[in-house]
Order: sequence, then C-alpha cells, then structure tokens
Amino acid sequence: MRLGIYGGSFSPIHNGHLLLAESCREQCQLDEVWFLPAAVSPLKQDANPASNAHRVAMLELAIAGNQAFKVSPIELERGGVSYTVDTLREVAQIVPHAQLFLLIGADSFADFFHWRAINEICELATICTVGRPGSNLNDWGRLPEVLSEEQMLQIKDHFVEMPLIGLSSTEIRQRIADGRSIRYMVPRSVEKYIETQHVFRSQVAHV
Ligand SMILES: Nc1ncnc2c1ncn2[C@@H]1O[C@H](COP(=O)(O)OP(=O)(O)OP(=O)(O)O)[C@@H](O)[C@H]1O
Ligand SMILES: O=C(O)c1ccc[n+]([C@@H]2O[C@H](COP(=O)([O-])O)[C@@H](O)[C@H]2O)c1
Repeated sequence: MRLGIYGGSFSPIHNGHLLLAESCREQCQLDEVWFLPAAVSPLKQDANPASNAHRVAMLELAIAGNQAFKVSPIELERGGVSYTVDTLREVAQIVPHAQLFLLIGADSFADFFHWRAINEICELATICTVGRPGSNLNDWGRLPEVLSEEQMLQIKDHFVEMPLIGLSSTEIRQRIADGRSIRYMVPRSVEKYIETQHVFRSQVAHV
C-alpha cells in the first residue's frame, strides 16, 4: 500500500491542509493519508497549540466520511519533540509493507535542511512537496550539500500541483481572537467545534 504521512501542528486544521492531502492522494496515487498531529513541532517549540484532545477532535471532524484519511496519534503518544525521522521509523514498523510518502508544504520544505536526519528521512519515505504562497519550491538553499542527486531528483519528481491557498492556522487563530469569521476557511464541523468548545479563546495572547 502507498501511505501518505502528513505531520503538522493542525492548530486548527484548515482547508489548505485538506486540499494538500487530497491533492497528494490523487497525484501520488496514495491508498491512505495519515494526519499526525505533532506533540511538539521541532522548529516551533515555543508555540502554544490547542490541546492534543482538541486538535485530534478537530482532525477527526475534518476528515469524517473520507475513507482514505486517518488520524494517527503516534506522535502525541510518543510525547516529547516530534522528529519526523522517529515517526517514519515507527510507521515503517507498524506497516512494514507500506511504501511511505511524506507530505510537506513549501514553507516547511524551506526549512528541510535543518530537520533531523534528512538523509534517513529520504531513505524511509518519498518526499512530496506542495506549493504555498510566500515560499519558493525552486529555492533549494543548502540541500544540494547534503542530499544526493538521486534524492533530489526523486523530490523534484514528486512536486504536487495544487491551487495556492493563502490560509494558515495562525491567521485563523488571529481571526478567532478578533471575533472575525472563519467560515469556509475550515470545515463547518470544525468551525462549530471551535465555537462550542471555546477553543483558542484562552489563547488570545498566543495567536
Ligand atoms: N495553505 C497551505 N498551503 C500549503 N501547505 C500548507 C498550508 N498550510 C499548511 N501547510 C503545510 O501543512 C503542514 C502542517 O502545517 P501547520 O499545521 O504548521 O499549519 P500552518 O497553517 O502552517 O500553521 P501555523 O500558522 O500555526 O504555523 C506543513 O507542511 C505546512 O507547510
Ligand atoms: O524532524 C524534524 O527535524 C522536523 C523539523 C520541523 C518540522 N518537522 C515536522 O514537520 C511537520 C510540520 O511542522 P510545523 O511546525 O509546520 O507544524 C510536523 O510534523 C513536524 O514534526 C520535523
């Protein structure tokens, strides 16, 4: 099976995340995409995301009805800083026959040089990159110093097309703090959950 691994803070999940996952599913012929909320995202260790329970609940609501999408709690259960290399090792043990594809938006890929053990990541999974406004996927920075020609070609071969979506969780949290609409930015079920559960209301200072 071809399995997409999609990690993020998802605080909250928004329609940009969902379209990214669906675009990768379709273009890379993935059988499943697993959404993995990070316990602590390595390069955002000072962030103050919504609670694990809220993030999982919002993810479950957002993907409801899509048989190909699943939420995996493995990073939350492992705890500590969520290094992707550890996650891929764990997933490779859980589903040893799966071919893994790691889904990454352009802004995260811009930092990829600074991730832990990127050569091993590229051995364990095929990297699928997706554009995001403000980030240039053609700018490889220092990656050619550490990745092989073959690894770089594989990444270039798995660039996934998607209309650029200028949505971010940061903007959504800011809008909630400002009492503005987030309708059509997140699924309706997620919007309602945020409203009824007062998610982010106590986080106004941390938008
Ligand atoms: N609008 C978008 N278009 C393309 N990729 C996206 C978009 N939003 C998020 N991603 C990608 O999804 C993954 C997880 O993102 P994350 O959960 O950190 O969302 P975010 O909107 O960037 O959050 P925040 O604003 O809190 O930093 C990353 O790979 C990121 O690049
Ligand atoms: O493994 C790393 O070194 C690493 C560094 C930065 C980000 N990541 C992963 O990339 C995903 C998106 O992170 P973020 O911070 O944009 O939410 C999330 O799953 C992180 O665990 C992983």
